[in-house]
Amino acid sequence: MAATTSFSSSFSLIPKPNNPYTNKPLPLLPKPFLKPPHLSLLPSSPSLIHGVSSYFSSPSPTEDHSHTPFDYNDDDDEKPREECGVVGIYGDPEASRLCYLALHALQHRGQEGAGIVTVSNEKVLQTITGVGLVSEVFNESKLDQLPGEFAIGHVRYSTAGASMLKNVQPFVAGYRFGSIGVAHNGNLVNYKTLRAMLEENGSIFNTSSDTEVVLHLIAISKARPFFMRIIDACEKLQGAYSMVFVTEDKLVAVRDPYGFRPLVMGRRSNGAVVFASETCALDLIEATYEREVYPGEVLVVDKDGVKSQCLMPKFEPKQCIFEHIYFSLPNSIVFGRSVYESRHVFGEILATESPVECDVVIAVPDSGVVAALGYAAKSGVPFQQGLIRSHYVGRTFIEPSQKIRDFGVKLKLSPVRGVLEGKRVVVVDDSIVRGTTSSKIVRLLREAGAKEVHMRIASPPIVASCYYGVDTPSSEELISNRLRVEEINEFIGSDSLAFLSFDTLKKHLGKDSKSFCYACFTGDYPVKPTEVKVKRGGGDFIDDGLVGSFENIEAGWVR
Ligand SMILES: O=P(O)(O)OC[C@H]1O[C@H](OP(=O)(O)OP(=O)(O)O)[C@H](O)[C@@H]1O
Ligand SMILES: NC(=O)CC[C@H](N)C(=O)O
Ligand code: SF4
Ligand SMILES: [Mg+2]
Repeated sequence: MAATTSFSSSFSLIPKPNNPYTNKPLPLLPKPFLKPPHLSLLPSSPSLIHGVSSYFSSPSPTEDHSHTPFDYNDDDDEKPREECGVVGIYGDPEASRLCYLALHALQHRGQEGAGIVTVSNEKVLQTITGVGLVSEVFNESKLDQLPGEFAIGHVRYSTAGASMLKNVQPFVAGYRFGSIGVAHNGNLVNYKTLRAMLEENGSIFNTSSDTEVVLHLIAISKARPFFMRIIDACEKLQGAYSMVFVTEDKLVAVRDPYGFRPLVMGRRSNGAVVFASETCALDLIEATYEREVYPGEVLVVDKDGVKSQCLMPKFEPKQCIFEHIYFSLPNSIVFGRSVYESRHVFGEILATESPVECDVVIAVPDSGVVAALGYAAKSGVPFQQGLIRSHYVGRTFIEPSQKIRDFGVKLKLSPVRGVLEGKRVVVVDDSIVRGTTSSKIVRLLREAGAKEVHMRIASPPIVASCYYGVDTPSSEELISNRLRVEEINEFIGSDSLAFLSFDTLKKHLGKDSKSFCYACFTGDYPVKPTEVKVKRGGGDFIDDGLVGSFENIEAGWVR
């Protein structure tokens, strides 16, 4: 594979105002009043509520928790998963509806469950959560039950804790000074240790999600004022967290010091402040993108405006490169960069590094499309739609077993014979995980008459599992961890196969390359995962069995 010496750099950097790495530092908090936490001095556990509920600070949950004994279960369910999306809105009378729309824009980040928490004018936190898509969980009348000028929302793709209603976020809890709601994108690598410590001291958990430990840590913190409790809690967390919190009078956004997962801030023309995982959510609700929430930053929004604080004095950004390769939508600006432009350049690099004689360039839609356009533009070979995607079938990632995933590829992608017959085809996809999709696609393309099939993958080989909010399969299941490129080529049945080279990817990122995480390509983890990765966490006692319609949830969870 020839080293790339030239590829057009249409790539642009979006200016980052007040960049904390290069610009003036965010104010550091004085900490004289911050007492160390004493896990032994636990107040009663905060209590979580799901379904449709109003939350006042005093009551405890009434659900029947007669369940099998708590048990940590390290059993991998072999289901690779993705991400989550979060949104927070302050200062708009339509807060819940805007949240709902923003969650639609973020639906690609998680399809297992969705929820919104609003704060009513009477300072009551009200929440609706449900299993399924945003459109399945919410309707007009449900949104009517969520009045108020500030709100947070979440779409879930589980990384810790099973896919079930009790783990659907946002979580709402009461502690002795009030109520708090949280929505989290990321994964805490030390949550089992934290949970064990908290349980040792009497905490009772309502979910099996890693996110719940954050609420318990806030409840036991002795820090003042309130946002210092959040900082105090975050200092104990290891791993990835882009979170939004809501209290009776505040919206808070936090990003971990590595900034693994994205989080941006925008503003609507009426002054409402909006936080979201991706800018595509800002665009939909007509909020103007202002900047990222910086790695290690805490932003507190209340009637006095927006205050920025620093979680930790040292920033070591390690932002997920996979957001640019696959997860985020191409119309989003993520980590200050256009996702579309990243993918286009990755395709251009592939065409330069791994050219091949061909008649047509096609994409594996949707996530491979922009890289394929880049490949076609650079190689001068026409791009055509050789595979048509059905938009009525979910992502292959969310299907429950290898057998169904295989079938899903056929359900989702149909070849266009007229484009492929007798042609030498380059097919561009964003990544190979297990190799299931690629082998099916090669077969489909040959069956549709393609003379040659050359796979080009717009990312380096994935050799290690992610611990920071993307539930990729275990390393043993990753085909690039087991086979060399030539062997994978043979396995998937293509005429040639090439991946984006890791060195060129880094070279392309230039001076920013240090601030990205590449652990799934290198196994070099910025935060060492010390705990065994669990897909079913402690406390997965009873599956509530509620899937799909909101009506089910209402029946089961209205209080
Ligand atoms: O090697 P595999 O284990 O088959 O996984 C790799 C595939 O998974 C992703 O697509 P997916 O079909 O999940 O979703 P998408 O339609 O959003 O691209 C990715 O874009 C690859 O196409
Ligand atoms: N993908 C995510 O960001 C998941 C958030 C959280 N760890 C959960 O499992 O609910
Ligand atoms: S390990 Fe990979 S997917 Fe996970 S945060 Fe790092 S780059 Fe992203
Ligand atoms: Mg795909």
